[in-house]
Amino acid sequence: MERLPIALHLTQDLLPLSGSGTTSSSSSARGQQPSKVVGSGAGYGPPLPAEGTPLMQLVSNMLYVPPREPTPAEAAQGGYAASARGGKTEYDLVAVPLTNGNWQERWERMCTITASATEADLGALAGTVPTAQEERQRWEAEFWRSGGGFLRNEVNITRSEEAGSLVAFGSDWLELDSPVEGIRFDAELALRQEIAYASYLSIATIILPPPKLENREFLADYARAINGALASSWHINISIRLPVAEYTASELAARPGTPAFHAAVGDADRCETWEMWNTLRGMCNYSPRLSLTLDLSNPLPSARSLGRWSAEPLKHVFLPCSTFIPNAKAYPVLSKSMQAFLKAIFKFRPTVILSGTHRQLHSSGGHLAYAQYVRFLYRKSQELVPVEEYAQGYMDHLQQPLQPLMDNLEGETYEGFEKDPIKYRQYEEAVYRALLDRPQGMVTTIFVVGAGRGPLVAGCLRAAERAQRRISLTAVEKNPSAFVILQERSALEWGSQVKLVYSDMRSFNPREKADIIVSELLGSFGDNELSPECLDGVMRTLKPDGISIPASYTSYLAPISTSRLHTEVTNPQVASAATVMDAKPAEQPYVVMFSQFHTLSASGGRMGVEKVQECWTFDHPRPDVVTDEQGLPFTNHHNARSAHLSFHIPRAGVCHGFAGYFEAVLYGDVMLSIHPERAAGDMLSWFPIFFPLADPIYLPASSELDVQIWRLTDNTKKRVWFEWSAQVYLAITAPLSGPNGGLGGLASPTSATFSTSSGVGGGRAGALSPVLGGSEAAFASAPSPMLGSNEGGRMSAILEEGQGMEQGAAGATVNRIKISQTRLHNPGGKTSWIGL
Ligand SMILES: C[S@@+](CC[C@H](N)C(=O)[O-])C[C@H]1O[C@@H](n2cnc3c(N)ncnc32)[C@H](O)[C@@H]1O
Repeated sequence: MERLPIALHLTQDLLPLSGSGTTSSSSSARGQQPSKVVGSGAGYGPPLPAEGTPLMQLVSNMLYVPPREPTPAEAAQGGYAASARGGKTEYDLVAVPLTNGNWQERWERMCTITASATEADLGALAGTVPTAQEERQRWEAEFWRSGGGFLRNEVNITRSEEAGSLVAFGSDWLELDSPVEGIRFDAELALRQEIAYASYLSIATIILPPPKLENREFLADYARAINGALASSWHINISIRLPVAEYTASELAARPGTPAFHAAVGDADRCETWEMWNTLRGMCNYSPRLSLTLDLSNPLPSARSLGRWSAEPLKHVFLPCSTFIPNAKAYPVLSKSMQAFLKAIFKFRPTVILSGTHRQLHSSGGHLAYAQYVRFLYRKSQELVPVEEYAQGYMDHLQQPLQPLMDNLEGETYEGFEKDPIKYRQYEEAVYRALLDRPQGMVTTIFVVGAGRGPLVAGCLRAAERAQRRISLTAVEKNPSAFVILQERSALEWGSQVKLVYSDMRSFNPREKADIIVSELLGSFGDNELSPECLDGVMRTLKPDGISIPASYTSYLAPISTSRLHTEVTNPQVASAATVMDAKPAEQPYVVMFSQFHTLSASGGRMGVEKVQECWTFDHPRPDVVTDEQGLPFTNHHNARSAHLSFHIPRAGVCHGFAGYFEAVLYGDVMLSIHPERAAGDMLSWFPIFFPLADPIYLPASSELDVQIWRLTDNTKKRVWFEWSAQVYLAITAPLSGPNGGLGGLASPTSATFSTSSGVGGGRAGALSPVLGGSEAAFASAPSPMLGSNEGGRMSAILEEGQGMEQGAAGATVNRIKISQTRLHNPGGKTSWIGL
């Protein structure tokens, strides 16, 4: 089990003053004496005190316990107790502010006066003569803006030797979203200075304060500054410290429009903090170097609302000791909901930053009790079921789907399949039940097609034994290497019980036809490894009343949020200042064990739809296929499919793509399933499939997401591929008759285009065209990136004619307003296809 990183937060009052303890300090903080310097002969860099700088000593004291002399009792036992040997404490890192009050004081002196002059102020200033002090301040500020840096006593860290075990907090007073333009620009300069200094010190991550709710109109300014800061360094990671708690009603009231949105769509789980984060990371183009520090200072919101954070790039958790409650013995523990939340996010191994441990808020356990308790929770969260253990190394790892028809699989891949505890048991059960349904005394001919290294062959032999039926068994395989293993098993285990045929099943020509054809050619989406095409080619070898195991398989889809995988498929990875690696293509499906993701759909909604929806089914055998004289299909058009799905989206989120699953009926009620709501959970052979969206799409609360997916085929190129697209709608229920003739006051019920001129997040009802009234106006107040934003210039929304317009229950009409759509992904199989 990997150790969970825990950092100890040290506030300014616990830190030595910077520069104290080095050679030139005449008097240093807390009365430390100037230190002895290791200078001569130790290189030409700045001299380092023999015992390290005061900050190094402090950090070392926090992270390591020095060895001590054994007590007489320990010595008598003839050795050191473990505790006497020293070693690591509960902490792995120390989190400190990068700058101190001296810098804040100087910046405020320079900038809050000189930067705050608005045009009106300037008018008022026009006639006044600045004092000498004001002149000095302006000059000082301008000098700083021209490229000035920190003074030595303004920073807490001065040497890269100190930075190794540190997480740095950027200045928490920087207002990148200040309503005052000059302050915003000067705060951005200060941020760049902090980033440059942290980069110079080789600090890996800097944690920055969040945007403010009351300054939400300037969120875009904040986001632009962060994007610029990311671009200014090629390696530093920026983490935004966001409160996970939701805002109170009075805090929300500071933002016009939000309560109306609540009323209109009943989004009780709306999360303003997440909305801000979503705008920010979108404007930073999903930079892989931008992450989240979740601040758990306040009470947690509902579990449903918290779910959305599990799809985000969570790097740190800020956990103050005030969040802990005392248990019966006065030891610090966490509430049940906090425990559940932490256990859920521990799988991402965030660094937990504990703050205030020295404040003695709890009377038992001492200052280490908090870290010990967090470690205890982490250990409990790591008790994994076998499938989780198996999947550990694959979490959120995008893999190309296998192409067992076009490529020959490797031994390791077969070994992976063969570890599955469920699949072979289910196949054996299906064959067993099918044999029981055969008349006793008759020999049943079974072909195992695509036999691999033979596990299904062995399963058929066991099933026949159990069912007390005689079988004639043939194994067909086209992979020459796997065929060697089949020969070996035949020689060592099966003898004459099994006939081996080295052939593509589509050209296999047995003398006798089969009663049962057994195959496992299934992909994560069911048909995506071309099971339908392969089985089409071998069904001519099945007797007219013969059966196929599997009998059918069905594909399923659900919209998901997964910023981590989106980042991976859209952002080139920067390996160094000079090396940029390509991003993975966004328009192809991947096989992936999802970890940091969130399913956006829910069952219910206006149409009572499913959370995970069915796309299509393939049945075998299929008597209606037109075949040539060899019994092979003329074309592959009967294997083309399309699905039009409509999902209910209860809470706002961003869709990054679709998770695909399958279910197969092997025989009767013997099934295989990776459907997230129905799977047994311990099948290892298939991870879900991911159909990414090249551009994420925002889904407001109570919206409807229509998804189209096609399985297409082209006879000349001998390929199969998938294409996919989606549209987002708001469904509005309007009374049939109203003050403006119904439909919420729309002049014409057929179509409406409305535009907005409000700023990002402005979201004010009044900013929309006056043709809207009633409930449409309520939507106009929705603070969504699509509504109430000028991010994309003019935003238009089309009220659909006819389609989607329905009679609601109480004589109301339901209209659907389309608010966005994706492009068509992978048209013509241009990025990805499967070879026949
Ligand atoms: C997913 S593996 C399953 C292997 C084995 N039956 C198992 O369950 O472990 C599919 C196997 O089918 C074989 N295969 C795929 N297409 C085939 C074809 N057209 N003819 C013969 N074998 C095929 C592959 O080489 C591979 O060994």
